[in-house]
Amino acid sequence: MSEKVSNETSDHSMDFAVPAGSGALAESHDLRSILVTSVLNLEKLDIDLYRGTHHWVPRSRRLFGGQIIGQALVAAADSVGENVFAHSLHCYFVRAGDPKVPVLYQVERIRDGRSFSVRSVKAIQHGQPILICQVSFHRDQPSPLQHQFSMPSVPPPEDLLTVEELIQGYLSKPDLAEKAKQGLTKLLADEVPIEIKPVNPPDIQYRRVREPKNLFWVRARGHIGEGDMKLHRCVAAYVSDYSFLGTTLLSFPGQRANFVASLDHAMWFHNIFRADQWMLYETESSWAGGSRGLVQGRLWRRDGVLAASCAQEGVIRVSTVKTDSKL
Ligand SMILES: CC(C)(COP(=O)(O)OP(=O)(O)OC[C@H]1O[C@@H](n2cnc3c(N)ncnc32)[C@H](O)[C@@H]1OP(=O)(O)O)[C@@H](O)C(=O)NCCC(=O)NCCSC(=O)CC(=O)O
Repeated sequence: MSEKVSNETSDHSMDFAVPAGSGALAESHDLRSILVTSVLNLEKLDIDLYRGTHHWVPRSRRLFGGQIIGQALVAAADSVGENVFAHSLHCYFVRAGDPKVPVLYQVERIRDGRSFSVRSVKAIQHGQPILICQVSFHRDQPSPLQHQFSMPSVPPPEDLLTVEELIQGYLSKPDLAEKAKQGLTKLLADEVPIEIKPVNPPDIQYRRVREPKNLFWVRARGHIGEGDMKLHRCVAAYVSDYSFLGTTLLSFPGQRANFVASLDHAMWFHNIFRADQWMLYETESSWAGGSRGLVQGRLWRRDGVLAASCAQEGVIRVSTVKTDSKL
């Protein structure tokens, strides 16, 4: 998601992005996920040509990067066989997406090999590319050669509060500044189709310097089911861009991000998973400098299986904020 915030508090500056949706979305958990009924449900216009529309648009008024990647993956996946799954994708966001018009997705079939198939997808608005994305698909080939890191040990999602519950708690504090209250109220009204439970909720009042690492449970809002396991990768592509680049800012609580936008995004899918079930998203920023930041992420199934890995570089333009804190 991109943020261009001047006078209002950005979700990046809050140390965590907020998938609130206090209204209809929050109450519709047992309904089909809007991610599959709407966001990732592309209209097929012709062979290898699709049209996607928007659901939630960030306050930056640029299209959410995760939505564009998820839709591009849906378009690419439609051109390969049933038992062929995306194992990696590499994208560049080359222009801001315009929320006023739909996005066209043009798929180019680069190669179909015996084991691997490669597709190139161009997302187009106003006749120009906004995203270029390469996706590689692999036919399942079992192998005894296997290893993975271990999932970090964290409390289960049932023991943690949702972002909405955390915000309600912050809003009930009598000493909360009016500006912060307004910012949080706006965040609560957002209709992001993702649920999040932070493992270490930020202390929005004291804004302590933290390591640029984050852990949160995440899942699509609503039901997706096991009918189409490929769709879960598209949903994960959407989810993986949310609250990802913000990891870079955790070490700089005194900085207000004026302009944050992802430049690229890469994903590697390792194992089958359901994106409508809780997954642990472990994110860390290994480097920031020169108005850019680099983040890496791992999406874990709750049984400890590594589902996917991600990486992203983004542009981050900041101005220093004066705080009242003497800490
Ligand atoms: C990264 C780019 C802006 C680079 O393009 P250019 O090289 O032409 O741009 P540029 O360096 O001149 O910067 C132009 C934009 O930066 C703003 N800008 C320039 N200097 C600034 C400053 N000091 N402080 C704040 N903003 C500044 C301008 O207003 C303008 O915004 P403006 O362009 O608004 O007028 C572009 O390629 C692009 O927009 N790519 C798409 C990025 C994107 O939408 N990613 C997906 C969403 S992000 C996401 O989903 C993840 C997330 O946010 O976590």
